[in-house]
Amino acid sequence: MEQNEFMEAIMYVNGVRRVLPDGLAHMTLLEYLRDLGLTGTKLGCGEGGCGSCTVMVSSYDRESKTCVHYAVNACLAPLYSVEGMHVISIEGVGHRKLGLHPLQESLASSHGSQCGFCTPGFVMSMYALLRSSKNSPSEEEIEECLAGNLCRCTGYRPIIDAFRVFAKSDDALYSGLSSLSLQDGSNICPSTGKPCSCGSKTTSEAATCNEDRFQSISYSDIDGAKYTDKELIFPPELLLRKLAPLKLGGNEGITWYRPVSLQNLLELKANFPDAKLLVGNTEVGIEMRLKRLQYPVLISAAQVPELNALNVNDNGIEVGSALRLSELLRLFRKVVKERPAHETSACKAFIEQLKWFAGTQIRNVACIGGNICTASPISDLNPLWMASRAEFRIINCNGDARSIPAKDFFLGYRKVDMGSNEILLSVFLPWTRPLEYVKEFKQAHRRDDDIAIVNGGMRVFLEEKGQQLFVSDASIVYGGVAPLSLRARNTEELLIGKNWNKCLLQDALKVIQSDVLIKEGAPGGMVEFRKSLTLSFFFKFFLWVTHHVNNVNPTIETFPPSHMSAVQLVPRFSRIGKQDYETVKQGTSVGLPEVHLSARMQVFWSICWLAEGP
Ligand SMILES: NC(=O)C1=CN([C@@H]2O[C@H](COP(=O)(O)OP(=O)(O)OC[C@H]3O[C@@H](n4cnc5c(N)ncnc54)[C@H](O)[C@@H]3O)[C@@H](O)[C@H]2O)C=CC1
Ligand SMILES: O=c1[nH]c(=O)c2nc[nH]c2[nH]1
Repeated sequence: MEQNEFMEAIMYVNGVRRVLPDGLAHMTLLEYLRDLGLTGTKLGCGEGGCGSCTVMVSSYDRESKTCVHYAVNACLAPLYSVEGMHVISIEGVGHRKLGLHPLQESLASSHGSQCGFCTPGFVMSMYALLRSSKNSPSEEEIEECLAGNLCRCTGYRPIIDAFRVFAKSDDALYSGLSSLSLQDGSNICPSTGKPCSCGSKTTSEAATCNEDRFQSISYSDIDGAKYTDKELIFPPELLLRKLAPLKLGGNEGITWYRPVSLQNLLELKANFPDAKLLVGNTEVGIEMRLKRLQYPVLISAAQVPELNALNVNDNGIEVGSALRLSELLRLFRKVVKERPAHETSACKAFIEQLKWFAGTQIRNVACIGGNICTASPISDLNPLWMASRAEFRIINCNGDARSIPAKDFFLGYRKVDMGSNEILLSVFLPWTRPLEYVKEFKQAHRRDDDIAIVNGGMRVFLEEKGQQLFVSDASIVYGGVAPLSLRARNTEELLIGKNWNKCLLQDALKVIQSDVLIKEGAPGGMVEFRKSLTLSFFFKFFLWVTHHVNNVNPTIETFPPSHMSAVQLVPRFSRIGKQDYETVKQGTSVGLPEVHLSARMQVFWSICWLAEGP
């Protein structure tokens, strides 16, 4: 790249054009905003886990020719990663003098803030959801968009109540029945966990088998249905601007490169073999800031079109390695609707796993390749890539490409089969075949935004011989049990060629115990618990497959209905709560649910905590 190809770096912050000077490659977006005096965006955990630094980024998607809006964690976003984009922080959403945004008004009047530290982050996550939704979001989408925001004093109930007024009213979430419906027509009651015959499809019908559900209440007078956005527009200059490569410096000799084609990227990689490639920076950012690792040359591959390519064909899906996890989720949801059901068993497993992967802000920036190449032993996705026969396509600096099965890619603790002159180009996921089933597993301390204690991906391909089903191929992979995502090879071997029946289940459970060894004192602790999870995951898998094949082959031996709660998906239950109390007016506001005086400031104002610094 010639020096004169580099152009002036700019961004917009709350509608104001800002030139990004050279020399800030070490800086995060959060630091930059706070230096501008926009201190409503908070530094909480600094590792993308709490959401108090949430801002909305708007960028122009040249492929679809649309503006896209999404929430990000400013604490991990390198400043230069938002070059050419519009960043809206809490100060750009509403204003005390000009008026609060309906979201802010609703949050304040619903008692949705107490100390106010996390409040701007909650508003921004919800704001990004509203701006990116064509219609009113569902209640499930609201819950999902807030999964990456932690509140430690107010409590989630009033926050959700405040935002629920913006949801469309008949949300399938509360019944969750699309996912809870078993294929034989019976249902697992979302309340009791036992089979029931209510067959309800809507929220109100679900309430008939779940007496404990309450009508949602909100203290605010906001009618979210009337919300129409009259917000800061996407700056026209950014629509017209050409995407160009960047080279910018920073403290301690850091250089930031932004190539905009695969060829640029491979040239840079050839010139700087030790350069650190990054996309979402959700791993590299933590390494540099919290672990103090130094990477003098950073190459941001986020905007390389070849690494963002999508190709859906008759064999499967090929996705570029820089594709964001939220995009991957959208793609899987789309193909599940469009393709024959038997082809998308793996896609459905990924959808379920991604639903519980980190928070929305992380999924909006973290990419497929970042998760694969980090090769974390608790990666939620790598066991699934391995189990579902995915292939990784690697390319070297000369442009020579090779493919490797995902199951052979991981070599050890954060070690993969890729040289320093290579990068991950794309991932190919084949469609599943009739009688081929893939399932995901994850157990964590909390469901939302948490790393797994143990996770897994399992696949079985069955073959009908007369009345019986035999295992033609199988993959059993666990995460969180070894320094790398681990194939239970002996269990796989045991399964292949065998008749799929309850004896096989018992035999496999025995082999897993010697196949997956977690020694006393192994990192992560909880050895007995983790061992039992490996068995219970397989047990669930066996039940789940049996339940599915029973629809195809009713002669197959089944399990009693009491076991069937183990095969249902875990829906995202809403935080519905109700508080009953008698208000006794005592001549003053004592006893009345008054909105506290700081509330309207906390929802927009750049309050600065003494402990925060500037
Ligand atoms: N901070 C958090 O709360 C969470 C972080 N994560 C992490 O986020 C990561 C997801 O991706 P990003 O943020 O985009 O990662 P990143 O930009 O931080 O890069 C992570 C690693 O992947 C490598 N890499 C990325 N793309 C590559 C490619 N195409 N070829 C070769 N190497 C490549 C990078 O060099 C780096 O070593 C996962 O690794 C996961 O561990 C996941 C969930 C939560
Ligand atoms: O695959 C992953 N899933 C997670 O939830 C996570 N958190 C940190 N790193 C992670 N990797």
